[in-house]
Amino acid sequence: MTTAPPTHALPPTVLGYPRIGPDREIKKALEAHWGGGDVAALIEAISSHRRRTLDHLVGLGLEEDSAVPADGAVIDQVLDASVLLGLVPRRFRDAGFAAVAPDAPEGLTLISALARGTSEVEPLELTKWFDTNYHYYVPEIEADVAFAPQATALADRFRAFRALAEQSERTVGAAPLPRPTLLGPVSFLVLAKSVGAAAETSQAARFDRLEELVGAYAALLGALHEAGAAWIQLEEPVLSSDGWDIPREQVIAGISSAYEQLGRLTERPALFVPVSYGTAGDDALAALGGTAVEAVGIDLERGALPSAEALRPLAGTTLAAGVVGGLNVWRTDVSRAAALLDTLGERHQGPLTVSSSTSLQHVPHDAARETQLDPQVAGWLAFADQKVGEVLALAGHLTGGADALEGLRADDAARRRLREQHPQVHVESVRSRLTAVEPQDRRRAEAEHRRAAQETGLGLPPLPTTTIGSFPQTGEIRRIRAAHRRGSLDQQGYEEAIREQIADCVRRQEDLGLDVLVHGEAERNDMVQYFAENLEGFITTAHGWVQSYGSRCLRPPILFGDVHRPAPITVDWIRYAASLTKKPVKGMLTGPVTILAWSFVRDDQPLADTADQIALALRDEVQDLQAAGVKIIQVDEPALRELLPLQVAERPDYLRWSVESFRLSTSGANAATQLHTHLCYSEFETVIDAIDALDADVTTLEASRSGFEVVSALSEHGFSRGIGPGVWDIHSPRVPGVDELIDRLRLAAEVLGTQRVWSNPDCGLKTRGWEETEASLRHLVNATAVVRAELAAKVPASV
Ligand SMILES: Nc1nc2c(c(=O)[nH]1)N[C@@H](CNc1ccc(C(=O)N[C@@H](CCC(=O)N[C@@H](CCC(=O)N[C@@H](CCC(=O)O)C(=O)O)C(=O)O)C(=O)O)cc1)CN2
Ligand code: MET
Ligand SMILES: [Zn+2]
Repeated sequence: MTTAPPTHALPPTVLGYPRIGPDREIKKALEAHWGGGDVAALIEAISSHRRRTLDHLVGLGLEEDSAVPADGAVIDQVLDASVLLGLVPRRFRDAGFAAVAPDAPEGLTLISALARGTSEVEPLELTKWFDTNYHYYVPEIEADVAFAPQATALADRFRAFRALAEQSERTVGAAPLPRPTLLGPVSFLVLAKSVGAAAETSQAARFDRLEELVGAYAALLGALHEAGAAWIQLEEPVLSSDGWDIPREQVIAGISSAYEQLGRLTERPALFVPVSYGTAGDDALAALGGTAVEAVGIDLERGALPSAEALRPLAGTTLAAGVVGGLNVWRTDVSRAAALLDTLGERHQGPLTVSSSTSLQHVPHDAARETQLDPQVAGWLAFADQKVGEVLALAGHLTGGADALEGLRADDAARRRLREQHPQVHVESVRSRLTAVEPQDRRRAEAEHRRAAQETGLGLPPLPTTTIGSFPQTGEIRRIRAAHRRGSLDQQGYEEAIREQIADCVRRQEDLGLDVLVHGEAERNDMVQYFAENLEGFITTAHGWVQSYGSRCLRPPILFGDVHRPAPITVDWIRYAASLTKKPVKGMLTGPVTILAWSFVRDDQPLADTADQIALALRDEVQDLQAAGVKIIQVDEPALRELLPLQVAERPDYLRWSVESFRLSTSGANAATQLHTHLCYSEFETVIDAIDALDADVTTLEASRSGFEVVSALSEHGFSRGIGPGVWDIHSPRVPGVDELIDRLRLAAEVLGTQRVWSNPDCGLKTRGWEETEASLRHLVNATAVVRAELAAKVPASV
């Protein structure tokens, strides 16, 4: 086997760094550009963000050549790979777009169009990235669209990074070489989808394009070599899971052939292939070991430690041990990590280095900025910057022998003891309440009995119209919240201002003629952060922004202790909304699984127990709402599908505890209280049994983006509960026509039964403006009236 020998070893490193900027500079620059600002300002922001990142990471100690990852993606690493590979879908080509350099002005125009669509062209689909709250843009593989690798552009990008590194104040003498990062060819294809005629024959046929794609990667590697890159990181995260539509054996064979081909190139950088988001699998290690790949990375946060036998094929290859977790915000247990490194040192016959388990894009920048936190809890945290320090400290353990970590170990152990003893980490009343939970606490009355009780109590028309909860989060609402946060609006002034917003929202819904109203969620910055702020056991951050998709960011709460509810949270707002109308107003809560999924969660007890603690807090809220006279309560679980384990074998256990936890939160409701749930962002087909097992009276789901397929899937399943398949996609500003809504409602009523179907959009309206919201809802109400009249004409009135 001919190998291009690496010019130097792979130093300790992190796989990636947050790309949105410590003060969301890139988010703001993107939104300014999308709002009509000059592209030059965006290019300047990107460049200064890159300079700052290089400088900062070198300053944190990543001083060696190839230690700093150079992630060139402005919005998303998958979209970046698409553009570098010149993969521009047919519909964009027809609209005048062509393959261009991603970092040039035309490249940023192309990236924006692919991510956001244009007036003529629909954007790329957004999908969840593994089991995180990050979303990537799905590449589209079409039979008649070839790859057009932007090799010069990638080389230019590398040179630009290098030049920025050389300008750094931190570097004395030669600046360290950055290490370009790119999604690998096998993962690129697995995460992509076929569209057009090819998709109708077989989705899996896209994998036939691997050899051609590897040719495109070869061109990129050649150009990087010429530009002087010593290493390239080619990520293959799909190797950690088996739930893909491409069979595992085929994926593994693809790895062998792709990296054999790339390894054979003589003019190339050394290849570093990390496998994140779980165990790489012995088959994957063997396949990579059979090629000339110079370094392989394994995830020891989520993944298991490989055996000596599994490591044998990697003899001579550098192993990057991902002992510093990229998916959590806790300080690394250095004793445990050092022990893992020791074991690997015994088992692996080759160089060993240290890395993060994943890119650090999923955690905030810097825990030191959180100065408002309980100092003890703050001392348990490690965000991206702290994790870089941990990687370097653990690398010191490899080179410096047994005492290198001594001081750190003692400090770490002391913090861990304090954590175990912290009064909010173990709250006896929460624990004993959970121990006392009986199976019947997770059961409601028979569904048929409930249906009858609710019919009498609510008296709703067929195809009741409703919305999913949130209404437009206007600039005014955000200003009210910001003023309250800053203290320039006192509590009373704040409550009055939010009440006005609620009153306005209720009035508009009455004018539209909707049947079941909501309060509009004006008091919520986010459906998870809001509850975290009102429950014990969580902290929330001031600067802990993490990218969710595109320019959109979130500040995930940190669940560190036993969860309980010090006081009712939503009851006063809902009671106020209900006082303004004779129509029923839905209570609106976020479910336990979603609060868990969209927070950083403690790692010292099973997730199922943490979920149940949240469920008990929500159970109290459900019962308080009910006592306040609220007859319909919605408990959202949009993330139920997201936490579904990537390994098929682990799914049944997850589905059992997640469903049970939801039921613990809802089963305090009486038969006459109608319980709704809402799910979105999902392929539901794999979890229909679980949705049924939630035992909600009514389920609203996202259906319009998947072409309403879920409606037939539900019907085949024999789903017999209330169901609101969302009839329009709220993720786009487009106002749906009355006719298309009529078609969808007719179809739903026909396939699922008139008695069961609800009429609603497919998610909350918080990202929309009022104008399009009112126009769309007016169409919904009109379309519903038409279909109701048709149904009434068909069915003779019963006597
Ligand atoms: N937790 C969660 N996960 C989820 C979703 C979700 O809704 N919640 N939906 C999916 C993802 N979709 C998303 C949809 C929208 C946004 C979004 O709009 N995010 C906002 C921020 C939301 C927020 O927390 N807003 C706060 C803070 C706003 C802010 O930026 N404040 C300024 C200061 C403003 C001032 O003082 O004037 C600041 O902090 O710098 C508020 O409104 O109160 C954004 O990026 O712009 C994010 C994800 C899946 N995962
Ligand atoms: C991401 S699901 C959103 C549900 C929430 N009730 C809303 O309407 O915004
Ligand atoms: Zn939703």
